[in-house]
Amino acid sequence: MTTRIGVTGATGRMGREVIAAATGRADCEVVFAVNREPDGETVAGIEIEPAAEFDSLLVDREPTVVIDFTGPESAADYALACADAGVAFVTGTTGFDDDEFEALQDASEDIAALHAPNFARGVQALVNVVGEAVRNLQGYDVELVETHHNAKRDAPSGTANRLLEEIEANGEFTERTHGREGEAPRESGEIGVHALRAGDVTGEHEIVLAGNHEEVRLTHRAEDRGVFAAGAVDAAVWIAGQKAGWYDFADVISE
Ligand SMILES: NC(=O)C1=CN([C@@H]2O[C@H](COP(=O)(O)OP(=O)(O)OC[C@H]3O[C@@H](n4cnc5c(N)ncnc54)[C@H](OP(=O)(O)O)[C@@H]3O)[C@@H](O)[C@H]2O)C=CC1
Ligand SMILES: O=C(O)C1=N[C@H](C(=O)O)C[C@H](O)C1
Repeated sequence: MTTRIGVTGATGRMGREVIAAATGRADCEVVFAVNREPDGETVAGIEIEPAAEFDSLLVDREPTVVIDFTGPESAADYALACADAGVAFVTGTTGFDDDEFEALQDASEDIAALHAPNFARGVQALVNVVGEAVRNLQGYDVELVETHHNAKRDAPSGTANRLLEEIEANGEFTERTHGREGEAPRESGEIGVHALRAGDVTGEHEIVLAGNHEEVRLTHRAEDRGVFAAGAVDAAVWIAGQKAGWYDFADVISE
């Protein structure tokens, strides 16, 4: 069966990759792609249409699912519009505040909705192993360093926040220390969090666990945005068969 896909943020870094990934698959069709101010551009042969027409495109083109990589406010709005239209929603957008994230989750009462801060399979593996590493190395100092291109808006990255949740769930930590300067020595129980923004780095996450005259480093490095787009399209194909509810990328990979 063909999964009919609508794409938001179509001319963004990720939107372009998603269109390329979806048009390259025999089991997918991109039925519309929108951005805020289209200027007649096409991406992988798909005409970019105005985001102002999103609601009517949901009705006229009958997508099975919308894939969104935009910004937190627009992602929440797009999710609620999809909920009204009964269209499944997959988003990789990061940087949500509590209200925006709640709106996203509200949409999942009516439709299948999936959020993943990182659609690389290697990151999902990293999420799975980091908790075990922390459990095995209780009392070790933990620091997380993430590096991204200089146009990234949110810090720490969505992936870093997900990894931090996993670290905190598996050890005894008192606080996150964002960056470090001055005279104050490191307190035990801190998790150091460092966000680097430089050049065109696609995305790197490293967790350092140090103590007992040894250190362990767990690193994921995305070399190409295509890896995120491929995961998002896999998620879109998977979610087409799911009932209303809240899903994440682990659900896709586990099948
Ligand atoms: N989960 C994952 O695997 C990954 C997640 N991301 C996340 O995806 C998001 C987008 O990243 P990226 O593609 O690099 O960003 P870009 O800035 O390159 O693209 C964002 C796109 O979204 C559109 N957009 C932004 N704000 C709005 C709005 N309010 N309403 C409608 N459209 C909007 C932009 O349109 P316009 O051109 O009109 O401004 C643009 O087309 C970020 O949150 C990023 O962290 C990124 C990579 C992987
Ligand atoms: O903005 C990006 O580029 C990325 N954002 C995601 C995040 O915030 O974790 C995923 C990836 O690292 C690239």
